[in-house]
Amino acid sequence: MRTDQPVPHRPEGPARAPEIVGSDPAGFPWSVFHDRHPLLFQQLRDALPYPPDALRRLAEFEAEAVHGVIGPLEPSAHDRADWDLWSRPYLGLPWTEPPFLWAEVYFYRRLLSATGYFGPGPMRGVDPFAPLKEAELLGPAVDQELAALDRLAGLDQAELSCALLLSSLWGNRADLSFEISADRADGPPAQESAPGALLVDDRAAVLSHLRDRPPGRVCLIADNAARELLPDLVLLDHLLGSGLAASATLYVKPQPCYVSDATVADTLAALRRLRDAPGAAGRTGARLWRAVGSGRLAVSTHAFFCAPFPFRDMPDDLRAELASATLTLTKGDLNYRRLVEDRHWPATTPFAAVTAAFPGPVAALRTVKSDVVVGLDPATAAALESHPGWRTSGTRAVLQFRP
Ligand SMILES: O=P(O)(O)OC[C@H]1O[C@](O)(CO)[C@@H](O)[C@@H]1O
Repeated sequence: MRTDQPVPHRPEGPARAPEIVGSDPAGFPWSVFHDRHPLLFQQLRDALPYPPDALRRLAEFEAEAVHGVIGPLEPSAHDRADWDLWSRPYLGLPWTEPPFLWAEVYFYRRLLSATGYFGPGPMRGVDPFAPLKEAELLGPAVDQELAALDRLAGLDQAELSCALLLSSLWGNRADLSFEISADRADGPPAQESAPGALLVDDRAAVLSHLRDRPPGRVCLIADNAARELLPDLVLLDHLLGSGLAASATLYVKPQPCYVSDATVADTLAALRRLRDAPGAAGRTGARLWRAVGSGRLAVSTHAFFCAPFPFRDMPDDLRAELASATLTLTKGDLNYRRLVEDRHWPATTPFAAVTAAFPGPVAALRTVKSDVVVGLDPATAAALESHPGWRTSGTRAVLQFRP
């Protein structure tokens, strides 16, 4: 990982809106640090039997993260040099003072240290979120969702492409961190078919972009494991099988973070779940298994995916990989925040302008769970103003494309 990422970021692109920070007690980031995180610590202690030193570290870090000020990584941390540089402006501040994106990423990095994930003890390499992700992957809701694939048999290729893009998009609602304290102030969860729930729908443009050129490599920057990753994998299988993509790369996180974010281990578990399912899901799983074996589907990761920066600051090796793709799909809220930068943009700011620094054509599939949104038409943006809480309730989504 480069350690020379500039903080603050390079002054390119459209005039910058202010970064989202957590210091407003009425704001969403504040509630993440003060309401959601205490529940998360409890959930972790309930999920695994931690030894005394890990319990002590978790308690100390909980006190720091909820009521204290930002401290450094432990001196022995393998990535201490990176984080020393990245955290220099923020050490000693309350957790809600730095940019929200930075603070959340660092929170999850520190949490891993507290559980002993990088330590010499028995919890080394143990994903603290694994019990939550596994329960979801093995649960009955997934059986039903996989069985639903049998009902897609009657669709033609175009209909199937549209349906699978949508199911990958709404799969992003299955987010375990979000479930901890989902804010339902904006009413009950919207159904996928609810009129107006999809605020921007660029599916047709995404598909004609793929159809209008020779099949190339499609990249998918994954978000959550289990119930989100399964429809992502099904979508990749479809793109490969329909000739819309010659090959695909699935990017996942190099280490556990954001509760349910997919790692390589989660990807392998999802592939096994698919392969072992009956019917169309099992056939999909078998094809994907072979695609991994033949190299048509690569599962990849990069340290940058757990670094506290927007995509415009990605290192050159990752930039070159994505630049050679026909299309990159970014999944979820966090990747959206990294794609458009976590700023108080007016909601009508053009998506193309704020994603101009991303290498190559890009489409964002995201349910809206945090403050930043761009690319809305003025009428949609105006109508939403009468729905307080729409930005964080997870009931709206965007599917946005920039060629
Ligand atoms: O899993 P997703 O879609 O990236 O959502 C993660 C979101 O959850 C939060 O961590 C808390 O809601 C957001 O800050 C973050 O963007």
